[in-house]
Amino acid sequence: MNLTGVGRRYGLGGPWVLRGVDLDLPAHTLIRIEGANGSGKSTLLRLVAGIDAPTEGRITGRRPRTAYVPERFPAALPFTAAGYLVHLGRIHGLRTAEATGRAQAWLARFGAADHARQPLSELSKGTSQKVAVAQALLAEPELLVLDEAWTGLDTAARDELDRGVAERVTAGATVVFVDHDPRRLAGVIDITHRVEGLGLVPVAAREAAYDAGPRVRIEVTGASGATLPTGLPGAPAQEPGPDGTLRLTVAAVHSDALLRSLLTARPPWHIRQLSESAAPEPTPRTEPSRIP
Ligand SMILES: Nc1ncnc2c1ncn2[C@@H]1O[C@H](COP(=O)(O)OP(=O)(O)OP(=O)(O)O)[C@@H](O)[C@H]1O
Repeated sequence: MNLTGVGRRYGLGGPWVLRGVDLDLPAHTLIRIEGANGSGKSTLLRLVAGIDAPTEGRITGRRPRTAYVPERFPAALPFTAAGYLVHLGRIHGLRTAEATGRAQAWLARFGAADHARQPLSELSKGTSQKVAVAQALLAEPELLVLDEAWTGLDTAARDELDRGVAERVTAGATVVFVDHDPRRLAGVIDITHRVEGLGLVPVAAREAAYDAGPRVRIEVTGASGATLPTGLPGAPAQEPGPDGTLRLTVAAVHSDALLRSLLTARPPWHIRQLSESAAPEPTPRTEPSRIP
């Protein structure tokens, strides 16, 4: 799906919020949208999610199966947490049993299993937000749009959402997100755009890669002659490790999925050592002055 020359204004003759926006949404891609307060980020996400239509311009191509987490979750709906998730799952085309299983699994992943039977209107802000992100992930969408979805989540749930996003991208989805934390998913973002003026400008890869997030180092050995499976989560960097091991380095959000892939490979790989490694050094933005 592509946005071409898209513009949006609210009301007849209201000021333009966005104009001339071109945006590609390739599969397998994590896209960050940044910009100043009130610059039009949420407006853009609503257009991408199909919640809102452009005033001018075109959105072309097949609309992928889309899930959206709005900036504010409508908590006044007459459902329990699990009931809402199952309902949404069914809207996304899941059978009831499948939707129920996924609802339980996602509530558990976000540490909210105990709230499954509670009415949405009685949930705390943080738990409502867990339900809001669970409804989007449970659908396994091809396009996932997250507007400040981490806000209000506790640290463990924020990390879980990072992993959920990484899993979606590995599975081939496009994820577009806005978050006030500049370090959010740093190191795994493929493309960053900034809303500036009325348009969208690409942020240089060098700048976007700055401060790439934490990494995990995994030293593995395989059966003799075994080669690593292809398409491993997070496309880990490979180098020889100590004692005949192979050292894989991957962004921390991909480490659980990578471990799962290694342990379930046929034949399985053995994990010899697991350690956190510091984020890569930021790329210097200016050349160091030469010593005469
Ligand atoms: N439904 C609406 N009706 C009228 N004006 C709107 C509406 N939604 C947004 N706007 C206006 O559009 C502009 C961009 O708002 P938007 O929420 O898209 O920006 P944002 O970058 O997401 O802001 P923030 O960082 O504060 O969340 C603002 O001037 C806002 O007042």
